[in-house]
Amino acid sequence: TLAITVKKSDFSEWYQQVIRKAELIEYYDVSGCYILRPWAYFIWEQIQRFFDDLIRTEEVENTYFPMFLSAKHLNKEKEHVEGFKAEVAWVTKYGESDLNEPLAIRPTSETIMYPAFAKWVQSHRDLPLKVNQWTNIVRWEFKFPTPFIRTREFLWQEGHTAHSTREEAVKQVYTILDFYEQVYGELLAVPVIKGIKTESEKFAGGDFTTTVETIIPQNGRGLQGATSHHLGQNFSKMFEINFEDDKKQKAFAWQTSWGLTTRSIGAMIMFHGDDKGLVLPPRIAKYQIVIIPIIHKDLDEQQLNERCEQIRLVLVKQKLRVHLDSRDNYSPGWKFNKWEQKGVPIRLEIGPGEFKNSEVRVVQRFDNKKYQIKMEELNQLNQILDDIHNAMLEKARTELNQRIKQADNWKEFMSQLNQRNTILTRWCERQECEKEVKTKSGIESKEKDSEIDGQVQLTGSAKTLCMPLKQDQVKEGELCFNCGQQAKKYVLWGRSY
Ligand SMILES: O=C1CCCN[C@@H]1CCCn1cnc2cc(F)c(Cl)cc2c1=O
Ligand SMILES: [Mg+2]
Repeated sequence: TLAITVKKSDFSEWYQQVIRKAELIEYYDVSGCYILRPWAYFIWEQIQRFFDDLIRTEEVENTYFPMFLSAKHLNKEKEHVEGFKAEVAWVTKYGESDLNEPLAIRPTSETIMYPAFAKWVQSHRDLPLKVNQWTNIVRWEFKFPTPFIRTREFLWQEGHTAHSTREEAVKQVYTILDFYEQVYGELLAVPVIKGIKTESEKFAGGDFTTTVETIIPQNGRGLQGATSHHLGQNFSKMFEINFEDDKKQKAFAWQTSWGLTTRSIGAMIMFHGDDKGLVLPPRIAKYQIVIIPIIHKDLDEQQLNERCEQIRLVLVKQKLRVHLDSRDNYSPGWKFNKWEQKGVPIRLEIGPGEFKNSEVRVVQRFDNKKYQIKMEELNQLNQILDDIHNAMLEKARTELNQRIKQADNWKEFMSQLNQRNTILTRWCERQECEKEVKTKSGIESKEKDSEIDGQVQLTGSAKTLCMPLKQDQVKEGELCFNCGQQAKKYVLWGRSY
C-alpha cells in the first residue's frame, strides 16, 4: 500500500517502511547489503561535498588505496585485529582457480596505507602527511543488519594523518571532531555530543578516541556518529613510519585516523521522520521544493503549466533544487502524499485561486505550516529553507536533551535507563567498575535483549557512550555513582546501537 501503516512509535517497523516508501533503499539478496537509491545516494554526495570542503582547509588530500590485503598485511597488527578477525571477508578464488593466498577485503585501511606511509616519510619535511579516501568497507557483522545503521558493506571516508609532534596530532584529532559536529549540525540538522571514549570503548589500536554521539529520541539509544582517534606512535612503531627530526634524531611519527559512514543517513532519518514518513533537512534534500499544479475546470491547463514552469525557472535561478510534478496520471492528493513520504521540505501548490492572485500556496513539510506568498516574494524561499533547517536542529536538540538525565546512585540510574534515557553520572574511571555496570544493568534491564532470528540485535544493558568534552569539574569527596570510590570524571551511559 502507498501509506505508511504504522506510527513512528512502532519504531523499527516504521523505519523499515519509511526507507522503502521514501525510495531510499531497495533490498538485495545478500543479507546485510542494500541498494542505495538516488534519493539516498544524493544525501551521501552532499555529505561528501561538505566534508571535502572542510578537510581541504586542513590540506588533507584525497587518495585511493587498494581494497585487498594479504593475511600477512592484516596480521601485522596482530593484537587488535584479534578481536575483529571473525568479521573479515576473504577472496579465495578467481574463476575455477584458487588464489595461492587468500586476500581480505578491507574492513579498514591502516594496514593497507601505513606501509606506503613508511616509504613516503623520511624527513620531518615530509610531514605532516594527510590523506583521506572515500570508499566502501566490508565487515561481516553477525548482529542482525539494519539499513544504514548496521550493514555488512557500507560507505565511509577514512582519514589518516602523520605528524612530527604529539601536539600537532592531538590538535588534528579535535579539528576533525569539530568538522564531524558540523556535518551533523549544519548539514543533517542532527545534534551531537562531543566526547572521549573510555579505555574499554576506545579503538584498542589507538591512544585515545574522540567521538560525536547522538541519542535516538524514540528509544533513547546512543548512536556513534563518527570517530576521530589519536593513534600516538603505536602504528608508526609497528610500520616504521619514522623521520629524521631537526636535530638529526630518528623519531616515530604521531598519527591520527578518523571516519564517518553512511550510518549518518540512518541517524538523520530516525531523528526527523514523522508518521507521514521521511522529513528531509533542506541542505541534503534532492528536491528542496516540489511544485504541484492543481488543474481545475475554470483554469486553462496550458496557462497553468506555463505559470508553474515560470515559477520553477525563478527558483532554479535562486539556486534551489526544485521539481515540477506535472504528471497527468496522478491526482494532486496522491502527489501531496508521495512527496510528503519522501520528505521534500516545501511543496508549492498552484490552483485557480493562486493563479488568479499571482500567488503560490506554501506547505512546509517539517511543521505542516501553510501560507500564501506572492510571486514576487518567491525570493524569500532561500531564507525560509534556512529557517526550516535551524528549526529542525533546535527541535532535535530539545529532544536529545530531554533524553539525558543525571543520576547519583544505582537506583536512580536504573530508573532512568528503564525510562529509555541516557544517564550522566560521576565515575571513578575504573574499567572493572564500568564492566560491572554493563553486567548489572543488563540483568536489571526491563528491556530484555531484543532478538531477531535468534540474533541479539539490541541489548538491554547500558554501556558508556562518552565522557563529554563539556563537563563540570568533579570535586574531592564526590563519589562514583556505582562503586562509591572517588569519582574522576562525568560519563554518559546508555543503551546503544
Ligand atoms: O575508526 C576508524 C576510523 C577510520 C580508520 N580506522 C579507524 C579504526 C577502525 C577500528 N576497526 C574497526 N573494525 C575493524 C574490523 C576488522 F575486521 C578489522 Cl581487521 C579491523 C577493524 C578496526 O581496526
Ligand atoms: Mg564493528
